[in-house]
Amino acid sequence: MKIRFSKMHGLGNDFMVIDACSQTIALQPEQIRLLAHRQFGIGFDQLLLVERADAADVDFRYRIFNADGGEVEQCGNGARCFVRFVHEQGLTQKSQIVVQTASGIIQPRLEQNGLVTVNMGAPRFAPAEIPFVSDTQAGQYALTLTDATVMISTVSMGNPHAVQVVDDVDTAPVATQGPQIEAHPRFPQHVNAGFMQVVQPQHIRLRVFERGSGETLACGTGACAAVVAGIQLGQLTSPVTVSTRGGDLTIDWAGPGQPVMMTGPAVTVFEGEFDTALFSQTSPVR
Ligand SMILES: N[C@@H](CCC[C@H](N)C(=O)O)C(=O)O
Repeated sequence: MKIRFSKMHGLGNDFMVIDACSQTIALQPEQIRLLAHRQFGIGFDQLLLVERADAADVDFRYRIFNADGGEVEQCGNGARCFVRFVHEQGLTQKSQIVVQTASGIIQPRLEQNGLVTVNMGAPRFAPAEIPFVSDTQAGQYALTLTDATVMISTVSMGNPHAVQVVDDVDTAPVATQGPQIEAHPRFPQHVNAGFMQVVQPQHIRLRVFERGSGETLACGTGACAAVVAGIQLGQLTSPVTVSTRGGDLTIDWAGPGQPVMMTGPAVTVFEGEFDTALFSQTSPVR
């Protein structure tokens, strides 16, 4: 059976996007890992499935799978690609859509200038909502790693984030600390590990070691979480330009209880199809 897909990216955080409204598809984690593989498959950071919603006031359901095959709650760069995809595939004419994710409703809007703005919902901080093991709620927590203790802010943007402030993202220990933070026992569902350099109150540089995908060129929810953490620490003022290795995002947040607004690009690279016969071949991908 042939499955049609689009290959897309938001600031280099790349996606395989599948219309599951008109195609029947059920992928196992090992099949997603094969498709995500950059040599044996198509290659992507996340797989996005576009499904019809059950509720009348919701346009679509949005499912997100990391490259390791695990399903997750939220993806900011993917949300921007989502709205462009449903337009390009003729699935809707609406410029603003209401989308159900595993962690609630988000509302992406295609702007006249081609950028996409997404209402990502309000951030949450209670340890149980991250989830993060702590008896008390605080602005920052000391997290013990094998060779260092780092100060992190924890933020849920629907998915979990641990953000630390660093002097210079270029020399930050993303490759060594990222995997340790991601799988730290105090994060029972693992976490996305952000490394934020404050350039000015309205400009940060950011790298994120993503849960289930490794370091990506950009992370939309990571950018939201970093700006929220920086504002809570009194180091940032909204709106904030977030410079990632893949380009810039604008993040706007008016404070606790308010939604985070994210604006940035979404790009289609190519459309293609793969044959599910690929899955019957013996694969070296684990
Ligand atoms: N790249 C995404 C986040 C994707 C999910 C994340 N890796 C997780 O496991 O929560 C973004 O742009 O937000």
